[in-house]
Order: sequence, then C-alpha cells, then structure tokens
Amino acid sequence: MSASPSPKIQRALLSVSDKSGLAQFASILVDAGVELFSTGGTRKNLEEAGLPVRDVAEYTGFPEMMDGRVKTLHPRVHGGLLCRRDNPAHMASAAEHGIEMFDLVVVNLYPFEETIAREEVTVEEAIEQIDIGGPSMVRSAAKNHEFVTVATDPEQYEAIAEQIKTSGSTTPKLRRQLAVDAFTSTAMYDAAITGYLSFVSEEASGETDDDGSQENDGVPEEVSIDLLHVDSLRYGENPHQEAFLFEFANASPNSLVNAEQLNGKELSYNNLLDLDAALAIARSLPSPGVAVLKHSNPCGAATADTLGEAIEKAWAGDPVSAFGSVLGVNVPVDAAMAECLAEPGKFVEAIVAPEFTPEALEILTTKPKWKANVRLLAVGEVAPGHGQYQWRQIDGGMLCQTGDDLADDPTEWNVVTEAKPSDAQQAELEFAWAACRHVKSNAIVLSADRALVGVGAGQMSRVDSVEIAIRKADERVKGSVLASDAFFPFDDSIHAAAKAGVVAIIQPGGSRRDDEVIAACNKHGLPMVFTGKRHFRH
Ligand SMILES: NC(=O)c1ncn([C@@H]2O[C@H](COP(=O)(O)O)[C@@H](O)[C@H]2O)c1NC=O
Repeated sequence: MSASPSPKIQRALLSVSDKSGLAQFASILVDAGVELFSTGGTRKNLEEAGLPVRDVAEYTGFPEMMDGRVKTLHPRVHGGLLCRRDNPAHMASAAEHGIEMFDLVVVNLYPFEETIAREEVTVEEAIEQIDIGGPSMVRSAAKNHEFVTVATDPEQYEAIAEQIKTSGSTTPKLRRQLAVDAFTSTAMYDAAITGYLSFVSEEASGETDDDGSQENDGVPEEVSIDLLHVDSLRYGENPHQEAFLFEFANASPNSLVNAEQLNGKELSYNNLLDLDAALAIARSLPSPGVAVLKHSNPCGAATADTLGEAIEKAWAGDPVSAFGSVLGVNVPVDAAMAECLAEPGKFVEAIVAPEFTPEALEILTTKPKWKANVRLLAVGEVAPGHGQYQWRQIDGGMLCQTGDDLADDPTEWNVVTEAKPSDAQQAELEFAWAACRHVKSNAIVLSADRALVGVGAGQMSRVDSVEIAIRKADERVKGSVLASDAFFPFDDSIHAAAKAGVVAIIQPGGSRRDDEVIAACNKHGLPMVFTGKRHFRH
C-alpha cells in the first residue's frame, strides 16, 4: 500500500487549557490559510488576539453544556478527525452528515495533575478536572495520524509551524511522532487519574461499600504510577550503570525533584539518594537543625540556638566522615553556616535547604576551593509530607508502604527503670530518638548537647552498632544518651553502654528479654524509656 500524500492543512480545531504560545501559533496558521475552530475559552483567547475563529458549538449545532463536561463530544467533531480521506465510503458518510475534515488538532488537557497536587483539593474538584473531551479528540486524531496532525504540548508548535509555513502540510514522520507523544500523554493522564482515585482516602471521598467497608482494605487491585522523565543522570550508583531521574506527576513543588539548583555540578544518582536522606532528617529535627550525611546515613546532626552553632556541632559529630558529605538544613542557610563550611579542611558535595540567603550564596560560591562544584539546592518550605506512599522495587514487584514520617509523641513513652531521666536527659533522649529513625538498621546513636556524637549504622548485630557508636564518640560517650531504633534482644548492649559512660537510654521495647534488659539498666542505675514504636530503616 502506497502512503497517502500529506494532506494540506486547511482546517484546525483548537481547544487548550494551557494557552501559552497559542495566539502566536494560531496566527501562523491563519497566515497559511488555515480555518480555525475553537471551544469557549480558547476561542475568546484567539479573538482577543484578533484572529478569525469559528465556534465549535455553532459547527456542531450543540452548545457547550453541563459545566463544560460536553463541548466537543460530537460526531461532527470526531467524524472530521477519524475519517480516512482515501476511503470513499468514509468521505460519503462525511458528506451526507455535513462533517468537515479537521487536519490539525491542538489540544492540551485540564490540569488534573496540578489540581491534585494542591493540598486542600477536594475529590469533587479533582473529578471536575478530569478531561474527557480533550483526550477523546487527541486519541481520534492520533489514531488517524496518517491524515491528521495532533499537537498536545506548546513545545511542539514551533516544529509544526515550520513545516506548515514551508509546505502547507506536515510530514508523515512528524505526524507519527506527534501521535506517539499524544498517546503517551493520554496514557500518563489516565495513570494520574487512576493513581489518585485508587489512593484517595476513604474520609476524603466519603465512599464506602454498602456495608460500610472498603473492599480489600482500601488497597486497589491495580495501580498506575504516573512518572515523568526529568533527567538522564551521568551514571547510576557506579559508572557502568545507566541512570535516570523520574518525577511523580503529582509531586509537591517543595519536593527534592523540584528543588532549584542554585550552584554546582550536575547532580548524580548518589547525590540524589544522599540529599533525599538529608532532607528527611532535616525535616524531623527541631529548627535550626543540620544533618551531615554520608552514604545515606547521618554522621552528624545537631540543633542549636543559631544555625552557625548547629553546623559546628553537627560537623564535630564525626569530622573525618563529614569531609565530602551532603547536608540537609531545615532553615535558610545563612552567612554564619556558610563561613563555617568555607573554612579550610572542610568540603561538602551538596546542600539542600529551604533557601540560601544572598550572603550565604556569595560565600559558598566564592570562598571555598570547591565553590564551583558544590550543589546548592533550594527546596522551599521543608514541611514533612505526611502520609505519602513509598515505593520500592523488588524482584518482579514493588513494595508499597506509608512513610515513617509522623513525629513521635513523648507523652506516650514510658520510663521502665527505677531511675527516671532528668528533664535535660529527657530532652536529649527526644533529640536522639528523632535522629535515630534516619539511620539504617541496626541503628544506634549517641547524642550530647543536641548533637550526634556517635553513630552505629547498618550492622547485622545490634551490639556491633553499639560498639561502633561508642568508638566513634570516643571521650564524648561519657554523659551521652543512647537511642536504639529497635529493641535490644540481649542485655549485652546495656552493659557495654553503661561501661562506656552512657547516662540514659531510649528504645521501643518489645523484646522477649525486656526484663533482663531493664534489670541491666537498674543494675547500672541507668534510666531507660520505652517508646512503644519501632523505627526500622532497611
Ligand atoms: N467536554 C468536552 O467535550 C471537552 N472538549 C474539550 N475539552 C477541554 O476543554 C479545554 C479547553 O476549554 P476552553 O476552550 O473552554 O478553555 C481543553 O483542555 C480541552 O481538552 C473538554 N472538556 C472536558 O472534557
């Protein structure tokens, strides 16, 4: 079968929510002799630009109705999009029903993803932003791309306009590519809708089964995850691995993927992992707080009256490991912090913070040796994103869980020992507990004066983590408090901690041998708090 010649573009149907670049593109079409048809808002926009445009409602003989739910869903529209120009029977049907051919469709959809990204959005508002007529036109045109050109993104206007200016039509190659883009965009759009409706909470939707229950505990049978390609990364965890960055279509503007990079080299895969961990711990520390990360674990973290003090204390947690670290900060980076980092002997790979003051930016981008490379990311407000689902790939599947991001409530904790923590020890335990949940299990942290002084991370045995934390803290272990992300299976860790000079302990409790662990604390006169909540991090 020989390919049909590219049809001259004579008639275009424009219906867009994002009206950027529209008038300029449409005026090129008008100059090329193309007749324009439009829906309400789009027509108004074109008329305001002084362009001649026909009303789709006048062409179909039906007004827009039901709050815009029905505008273009009409055989005179879809017939004009789906009709094969080389099929005499199709053309005869078109003639019989007064259907005109549309050679170009310019459609972009109701902003569903932007709508559901708004924190206060209701399910009703989200549902009204599900575009039906737009995707229908896009799919009709894309199916019939042998004859019809479909634009779904203002970025495509220039390439289409160039071809129309030179030949009055578009090439089959461009039409095929635009059709692929069109089907991709409607697939992504549907995935966003599916994802939203599947996970929208029972309270928000008010929807339950007749018996009041939610089928399958509210877990949908099928889930689509809507991801947008943001960037191709230089490589993955290692140079021989390919890597890419994707963004959830409904990601918050204050998320790491949307952070503004103010300085530095391009971000690597490992940088992004470390920055993610840095942001998470910064979010859960009291303000002003700083976390210093290496390989996704904090080697330092601190809070103080000023950010300048906090960074000094956080860096001092483990200055050897802090060299080449990634930092997370929960307030704007100021000049005092920048001056501290610019000191000789210090080096950081990247910093994520709500923002950077102009003075801090000036110092970090002019003073240190590594000024050109340091990646500075402004993420905006660092409020925790409660209740978000976390996905993780395993062999042949995905794990899904809600994030471990709710703050703990110390009023629910219990002192289980004869000795009670002093007020100062209680405050220190709260700090240690907040930091501990961000350390890979088995996690042990030692803290003093609201700063980590020793961390034992990712060990297969808890007592090994205790010993590493003690070794790291060195002399500072004396008078420090200890937090453990999960229960102690034996009393050996307690004896080691007491011998080293730890003065109070916090842990979830729940071991078969809790009695022995409590007895060991009592023997050493150590206060111990049970939180009742575990914070494993695998
Ligand atoms: N209902 C319909 O028949 C329909 N036809 C086109 N739309 C959408 O309406 C929007 C444009 O509307 P307006 O021209 O009124 O600003 C576009 O995003 C388009 O995708 C529709 N809206 C929703 O389904």
